[in-house]
This record gives sequence, C-alpha cells and structure tokens, in this order.
Amino acid sequence: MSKHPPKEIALFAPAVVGPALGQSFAKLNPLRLARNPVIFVTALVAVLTTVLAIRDGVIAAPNFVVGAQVAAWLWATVLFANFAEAVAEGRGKARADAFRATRAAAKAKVLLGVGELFEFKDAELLEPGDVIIVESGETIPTDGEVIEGIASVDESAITGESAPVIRESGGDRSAVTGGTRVVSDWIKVKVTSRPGETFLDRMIALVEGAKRQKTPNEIALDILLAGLTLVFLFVVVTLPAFASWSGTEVPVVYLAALFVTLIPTTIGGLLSAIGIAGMDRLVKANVIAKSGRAVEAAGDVDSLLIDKTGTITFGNRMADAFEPLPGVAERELAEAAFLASLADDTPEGKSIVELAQKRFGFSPDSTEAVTFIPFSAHTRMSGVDLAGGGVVRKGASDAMLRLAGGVAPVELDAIIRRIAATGGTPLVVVRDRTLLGVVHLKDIVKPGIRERFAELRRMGIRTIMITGDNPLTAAAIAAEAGVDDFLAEATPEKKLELIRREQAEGKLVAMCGDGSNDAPALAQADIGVAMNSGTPAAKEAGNLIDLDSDPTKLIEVVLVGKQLLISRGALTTFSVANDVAKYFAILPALFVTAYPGLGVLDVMDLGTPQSAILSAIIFNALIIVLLIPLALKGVRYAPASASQLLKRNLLIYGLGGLIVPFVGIKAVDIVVDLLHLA
Ligand SMILES: Nc1ncnc2c1ncn2[C@@H]1O[C@H](COP(=O)(O)OP(=O)(O)OP(=O)(O)O)[C@@H](O)[C@H]1O
Ligand SMILES: [K+]
Ligand SMILES: [Mg+2]
Repeated sequence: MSKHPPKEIALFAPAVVGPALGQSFAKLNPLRLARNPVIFVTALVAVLTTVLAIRDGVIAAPNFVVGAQVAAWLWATVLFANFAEAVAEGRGKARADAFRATRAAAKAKVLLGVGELFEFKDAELLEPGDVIIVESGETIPTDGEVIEGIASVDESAITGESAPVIRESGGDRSAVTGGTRVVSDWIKVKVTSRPGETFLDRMIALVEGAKRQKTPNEIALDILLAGLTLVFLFVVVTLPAFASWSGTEVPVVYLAALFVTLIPTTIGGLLSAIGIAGMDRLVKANVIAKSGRAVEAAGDVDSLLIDKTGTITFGNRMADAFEPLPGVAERELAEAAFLASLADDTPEGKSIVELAQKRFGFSPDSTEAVTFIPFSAHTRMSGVDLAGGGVVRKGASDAMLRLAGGVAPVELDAIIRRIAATGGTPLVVVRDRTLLGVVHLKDIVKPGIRERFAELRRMGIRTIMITGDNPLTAAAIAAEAGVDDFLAEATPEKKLELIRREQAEGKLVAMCGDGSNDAPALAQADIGVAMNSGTPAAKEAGNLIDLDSDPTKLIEVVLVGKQLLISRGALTTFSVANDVAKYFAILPALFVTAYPGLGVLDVMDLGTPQSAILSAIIFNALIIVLLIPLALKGVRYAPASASQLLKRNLLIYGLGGLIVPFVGIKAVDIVVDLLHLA
C-alpha cells in the first residue's frame, strides 16, 4: 500500500533531531563551514578564544573563567547554526527515505517485438527504448510513455493521492512513473529513463537536497553579510588603539566577544535553513522544485499564464451536439465529424466518435482506406484523407475557414457565437472544402477559481489566460473566471512570444503546462510548473513538477515563494536590529573605567562588565536556536501588497529585533549573576 512520505513531520521529531545533533558536529568540517562566511568567521574566533583560554588557564590569568566560557559559547553559536541547517535538511531526508522505500526492485516484462512475446529483465537493466508490458496488479518498473493500451494507475506511492488515475497512449496523459502500480487493464510502455535516473531517483535527490545549490539571492545576501562582517572586523581591531590612548587595556577575548555579537550571526546561522524549509514546504504541497531559484522566483512573479482548458475549466471537453448549417443533414455532419475523429485519440476526438455512434450507430470498420491527419496545436485541426480523394477536417473556426477558403456564412457565425457565449468550444467541420456545420464541445469553469484569481490580484499578480480556442469562447470563459487578460487562438509559438514580450518588459513570468507543445514555453518562463501527468518533454522543461497535476497549484507555489522571501527578509531585519542592544551591553563594559560617561549606555544595568559580555554572547547564541522554528515554519503570510507587508514586517521584526535582546540579555545577566558565572 501507499508508503508516501508523511505530510507533516513534527518540527523537532526525534527521527530528525537525533541525526541533526550528530550532523551539527560533522558540519564543523572547515570545508563545509566555509560555505557560510559569517559562521565560518565565528568558528575562527572560537578557535582563537579557545587558544587564549588555554593560555590563560596555563598562566592562571584572572580572565580565564570568563574567557573559557566565551570560547564555549562561541562554539555553541557555530553548533547551533549547524543544527538549524541539519534540522532543515533532516526533514527532507526523512521524506526521501520514505520515497526510497517505494522503489521497486521488480522484474520487467520486455516485449521482444514478436506479438505478445516477452522476456523478464531486471528493472535496473531497462534501457530507454525498451518496450515493456505492465498488467493489472504489477508495479511499473521505470518511467516511460504509454504507447498502447489504457489502464488505471495507483500513483499514491509518489503523490499520496489514493484515487487511481487513467494513463493511456496519445495525448497528455501518456507518461507513467516508475514505482506506481497498474490497478486495472494493461499498458505497453516505452521506457524513457536510464537506470538510476528515473523520476523517483531524481525526486529523492531533490527532496533530500543532496545537490542543493545556493540561489543567486542567497549568494547576494551572503556577500552583504560578509561585507558587514568585514566592517565590524575593522571597527573591532581599531578599538585597542583608542583604548590604549585612553589608558585602558581591553583583553582580546572581550574584543572577540564584541566582534561576534556585532556580526550578523542570527541570519548567517539561519539563512540556509530558511531556503531548505521553503523547498520542503513545496514538497509538502506535493511540488518538487528542481532548484531553489525557481522557488524564490515564484515569490516575485508578476504575470501568471494559465491554460484555459483543463486548468480554468474542467477540460474534459465533450462533444454535446452536432449543429449543421442550413441545407446539411445532421447525419451528414455527424458522419464527417466521425470520420475526422476515428484516429483522433484526444479526449475531444474520442467524445465525437462516441456521440456519433450513439446518435447514428456508425461503425468504425465500414470506412474506406484512409490517411489520418492527427490534431496538432500548430494547425488546430485534425481529420482524414479518404482513399477516394475526399478530404474531411474538423478544427478551430479560423483554421477551418482558411481551409475552406472563404468568409463565414452568417448562419455559421450565429452558431459559433451561440456556442462561444456559453464558454463552449465550436469545432467547425469541413468536407471537400464545404462547410458542413459545427460540433459543440462543452466545458465548465471550475468552481472556486474566481476566488483564487482574486487572491492573486491582491498580491499584485496579473493573470493571463491562454487558449487555442476562438476569441469569443475565450472572452466568455475569461469573464466567468475573472482573469485579467487573455490570449486566444494561441499556438505554441504565440505562447512563447507572449512570454518573451512580458519578460522584455522586465516581468517575471510563471506558467504551467502538461503537453509537449508546452515544453518550449515552460522552458522560457521564469517559473515553469510541469504537471506530473504530462509528457516527459514537459517535465524535463519545467523547473517545478506538481505531483498532483493540479494547475491551480501555481497559486500555492507563489505563496510558498513569497513566504520564503518574506521570512528571509524578516529574519535579516531581526538579525541586524537585534545587534543594537549588544552595543549597549558590551561598549560600556569595555570602556566605562576610561570613560565613565559611557555608563549612561548601560540601560540594562547589567551586573558586572564580565557578566555583560558573557550575557551578550550567550543571548547571541541562544537566539539562533529560539528562531529555528520560525525559520522552518516561515513567517505568517497573508496576501497583501508589497508595501503593506514591508510596513508590517518592519514593525514586528525591526522593532521586535530592537527590543527583544534588551529583555533577553538582561534575563541572561540575572541568571549569570545568580550562578556566579562571571
Ligand atoms: N482533437 C481536435 N481536433 C481538431 N481540432 C481540435 C481538437 N482539439 C482541439 N481542437 C481545436 O484546436 C484548438 C486549439 O486546441 P489546443 O488544445 O491547442 O488549445 P485549447 O485546448 O483550446 O486551449 P488550452 O491551451 O487551454 O489547452 C481548440 O480550441 C479547438 O478549436
Ligand atoms: K550577532
Ligand atoms: Mg489543450
């Protein structure tokens, strides 16, 4: 049964915390520490203070007791930062382990190309191009494309969704994933993945964060934090000169403590945990991100391109009626539509065949030898060339009018308008350049979609519906769904062009899609969400994959991205603001003998200079641990404009960051005093 990873992994689940504690020490490896400049510098200072403490111990200097404690707390600071990252990674690892357990070490039935003859082969030895047969009850051994047959497939091992899905040849539901199970019927599958490179393999690596790269934003923030560190280094190394000029001598360990409290250790320690947690939140929403960059970009998206059919509408467009032009019998129209759909394995084509059979009892075998012209999103039509020279086509009205070489007769126009006004798709049927009439394909706007678009508008995101349908149908659906704009009669080229145009205006564009036709647009978009049910080409081109194949998921992806950016901003603000209190703690402690006037800075009225320094360094370490839950869960986010959010966060995290340490350091100082630590 389903071993899908649990959705909720408790923040400090023992299975995560245990290994994370070990990892905190493993991450002391200088090569790993060096990835994080602020924490690396903190570790260097910890080494320095440790050496000084040993020296002071040997010569029994009076500074020893405080110095040794400072060194210990500096190591704790580094370990806490490592722990934050390890906990964030641990949640991903726990999910990856659950996925790993579903990997089947099955035997595959490889067809030999002669009838139904097959031989058994180890699943790990399957090569792209092999054709396998998978029958009811069997696990699909690797990724592939259905080339024959139709089956319901239980994908719960990967998606956690228990309802089986249909997988069939042709169309956009032909991709199957290794590790899922056929629950009825059979399918012939052409293998598309190399051993070890299946979707499940890659998903495990992504969820685990094994190849996590820093995003450009993270690198930029790292550079900024490193710059701040350098500035404070300069400040601190010049202090002894001032001090000696005024006749005070400041012990090096105090300077070291001051330095570490001043540099942005809080955000430095939590930065990578915030990024990992963002990707983990997406996994929880059943979306796999191929890069952290895609998640961040989602948070900044300006325009959202959304397919009409199947995304805004339910998309199982079904033929509902044959509407002939005056002078054409309904049966004649139905027969032409039937012929033009015989080899059309799109849902639209199949439904036309069904309707024609139901109404007029046509049978597929009675047809003359024919050449089939499959549907393509470029031509927006499909049909047959009959052996006797007849040409039958059905398709979008503009395409059919071009084919028939004329303008629409008023009667045709009236039918098209009537169908389009209800949001239906009119398919015009032409036989030998004669317009016969229209097939009415029905579609329904999904309930609740309007509210979701309203939510996006509140976030300042523009929604654009794209469809291959005619402008009238598009306008009807657009109005009903409440999108901001639409592009009708779209071909894959026009989609691509629209994305490029938006990007040229400096906008960040997101889109989702499932068909091979969508692959170029998915690749061009800044955020391309591919449906898991889609074609392998689409999944390859997207930078996010939605395991539930729910196109409205884009909205959640945007929310997670926004929350990631806002969490990082809020914690950076907090981190910088939070250092201010430390000047008030440490500066008076260092210089109050030389400059008694500095005593006014000691607003916290701390016990002794030593306890002040120790309290500041202890608080500086503890705040990292205290903020881990916030870094992992993310700052609360409700749709609002950027300026509202900025105001709110400056108030909470800026002001909070200023005030909290005054209270915190004072509290630690009281404890330090009580325990006579300094
Ligand atoms: N099987 C088919 N045979 C002939 N014409 C079709 C068929 N399916 C769709 N069409 C016509 O081609 C047009 C384009 O179809 P396409 O699938 O590219 O876009 P769409 O489904 O209308 O919109 P979306 O981009 O939202 O999926 C349709 O609007 C319809 O008029
Ligand atoms: K600090
Ligand atoms: Mg379509």
